[in-house]
Parts: sequence; C-alpha cells; structure tokens
Amino acid sequence: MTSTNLHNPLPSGSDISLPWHLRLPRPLEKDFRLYFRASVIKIAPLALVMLAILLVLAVCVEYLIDPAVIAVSWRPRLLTLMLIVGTLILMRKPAWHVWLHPASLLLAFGIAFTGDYLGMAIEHPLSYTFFLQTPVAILLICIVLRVPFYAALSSSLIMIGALGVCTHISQHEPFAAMTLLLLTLALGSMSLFGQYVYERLLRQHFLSEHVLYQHRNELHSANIVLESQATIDGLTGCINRRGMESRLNHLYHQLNSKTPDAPRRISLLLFDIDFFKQYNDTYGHPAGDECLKRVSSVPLSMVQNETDFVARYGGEEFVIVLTNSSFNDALVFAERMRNRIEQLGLPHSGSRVSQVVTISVGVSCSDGPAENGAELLKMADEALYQAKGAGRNRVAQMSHEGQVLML
Ligand SMILES: Nc1nc2c(ncn2[C@@H]2O[C@H](COP(=O)(O)OP(=O)(O)OP(=O)(O)O)[C@@H](O)[C@H]2O)c(=O)[nH]1
Repeated sequence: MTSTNLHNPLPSGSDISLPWHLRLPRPLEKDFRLYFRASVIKIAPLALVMLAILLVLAVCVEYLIDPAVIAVSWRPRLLTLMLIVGTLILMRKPAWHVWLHPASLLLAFGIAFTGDYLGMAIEHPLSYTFFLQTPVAILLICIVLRVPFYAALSSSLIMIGALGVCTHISQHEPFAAMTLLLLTLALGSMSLFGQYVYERLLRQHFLSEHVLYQHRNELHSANIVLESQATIDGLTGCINRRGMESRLNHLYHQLNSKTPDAPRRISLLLFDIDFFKQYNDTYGHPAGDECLKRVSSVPLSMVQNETDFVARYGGEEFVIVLTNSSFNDALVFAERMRNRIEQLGLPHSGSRVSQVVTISVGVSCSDGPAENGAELLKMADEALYQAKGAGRNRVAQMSHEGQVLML
C-alpha cells in the first residue's frame, strides 16, 4: 500500500477554509445560527440590564438639564424600556431564543429612531446629542448583542441613512450635524469591522469543531469495525479467545459489583471434539476445518440471550457462556448440544467412541467457589478433563462443592 492509499484521519487545511463572504454550506449554516445564538445568550441578559440602567441615568440627566425635556422624552424612553424588557423575556425560554436577533434589531431601531425623533422634537441647544443614540444602537447590535454581520450591516445602513435625513431637516447647526454624522460613520464602520472579524473567527472555530467531530466519528466507527474484527474467529465466526476473556471478565465484574444490568449467574460450558487429531489425520486438515465450522454452528444456533455467547477457545475447544440460566438449565443446554452435534452425523472413523463426530463437555457455574472468569474456566476445564477420562462423548459438571459429577 502506498502512502497515498492511506486514509489520513486528520482534517486538512482545505476542510476548514472559509470564504470571504462567510457563508457556510446550507445545513452547516443552520447549525451555525444555533451555535452563534448560544454564544450571545450567555452575555445578553447582563448587557440588557446595563442598557436599562443607562436609560434611567439618561432620563435623570435630561431632568437635570431641563425638566421640560422629560415631558417630550418619557414616551420614547418608556418604549425603549419595554423593548429591553421584551428582549429579556425572550431569554427565559429556549424555544423563544429564535426571536433573539430580530428582537435585538428591533431594540436597536427603537433606540436609533427615538434618538432621531428627540433630536428633532426637543428645542434645546444640546438636543442634537440625542442623535448619538444611532451610534449607540450600532454598537449595541455589533459589539454587545452580536447580531449576524449582514443583518447588522443592513440595519446600520438604514439607521445611518435615517440619521442623515433627520440631521439634515433638523434646525441644528450644520457643522454639529455633520460632525455627528461623521462620528456615527466612524464608530459604525469600526463596530461593523469588529463584528465581521468576530463572526469570521467564530465561524472558523465552528467549522474546525465540526470537521474534528466528523473525523472523530469516522475514527470511532473504524475502531468499532477493527475491534469486532480483532475479536472474531475467522474460521467459525465465533468470538475468539481474546474477545471471550474480555467479555467474561466484564460479566464477572458486573456480577461482583452487582450493577443493575448485572447477570444473576454465569454458567460456562467448555467442550472439545473427541479424537480430533485422528479426524485430521483421517480426512485431512481442510475437512477438519469444515468439521469445526459445522460443530460450532450448533451452539451458535442455540444461544439466544443477548449477553450469552459462543467462543472458540483454542484449536478444537469451544466455550459457551450463559447468563441468567440456572445451573440445571445450563446442564440441559450442554446435553442437548452434545446430542445435536452427535445427530449431525459427521463420519469419524478414527474415533474410538463413535462412528460420528462427538464432543465432551465440562460445565461450571458462578454459584460455586469461582471468584473470576479464569477460575470458572479452570473448573469447567477440570470437569471436561474428567469427561474425557470417563470415556468421552459426555457432559460432566463441576458441582458447587467442587466435585465433578457425570451426567
Ligand atoms: N483442521 C484443523 N485442525 C486443528 C485446528 N486447530 C487445532 N487443530 C487440531 O486439533 C487437534 C487437537 O488434538 P488433541 O489436542 O490431541 O485432541 P484430540 O485429538 O481431539 O483428543 P481428545 O481431545 O483427547 O479427544 C490437533 O491435531 C490440531 O492440529 C484448526 O483450526 N483446524
């Protein structure tokens, strides 16, 4: 395999590049909106409370300068306060968060337009300063409430346009009006530039996280495939010895720690084909392989419980682990399996106990003295050894008292 054939699981630079106009592919764009909104929700309530305090302070200053101003300004001020409270209420429920950006824009327009109105309606030498509410509104949507860049840009242009018209038709000195407009333009363009840079960084961050997440998922799936390949016996399709040991240890760990999904009991059946060496010698190794497949298909078809399994322990030795069956049921299972394998009728002229392939089985159970999987296996092995010694083609059990009994 050449290096170009190898799949590189790490994201490449082209995976996370972002166009100048910031747009992401459609499905990602949708996810980004949620991500973007979530980044604002954390800071917005505090920002809105501060804005409400500023509003109250502004009213106090207006009163100190000239109490007559309040007579004109209280309605616009009340409207702005209501918009702030409305936006704060929207934060309370996640289902309403979708309205956060429209509400922020509405609030900004409220601030800018009430400023324009007050700047024109109030006759006072300082009333042109009300027009400063427009740059405040632009700062609010760009720096504080962080409305998406294009919405912020178009809204700012409308607000600046309205400011230009209002300063033009108001009775204020042209120099003051022009200074205000230029100041607003300078502050607005800097805020918008900052918002563009911020959103670009946020999108880049979102994209990198997305690409990493995808690659992590791919690696995870590949690991699952590799893990299952590493624990399956290629010839019979049973779990291999490594897989068996890890599953058995896991089950025993659950049993000992008494977790809610722990098995009540574990029964272990260890079986071995009788005179398999002679089978190979008589029929050849490929036929021996075929025999192993046929024999193992019997317990594989009998196991039903999700946590039960059949494993190839060694050459012609197999393990069946049954969870939650009583010891008696496990013995019945073993005898039925022995019988079904005999009933397969695979000719075995080299066997000294039968004309067909037979097995010997040793059975042990976790109700006895075994404290872990290895000890349970040792007990079943001892029973199997005795079954062989007693003439083969039979089932032997290791009793809870540690005695081997023939069935
Ligand atoms: N065809 C084939 N044979 C295998 C495989 N793995 C192990 N064997 C053979 O299985 C035989 C096991 O022989 P023994 O351990 O002597 O056991 P046995 O002949 O079955 O005798 P008893 O267990 O005492 O009845 C050996 O000849 C191994 O070569 C395999 O994957 N395929």
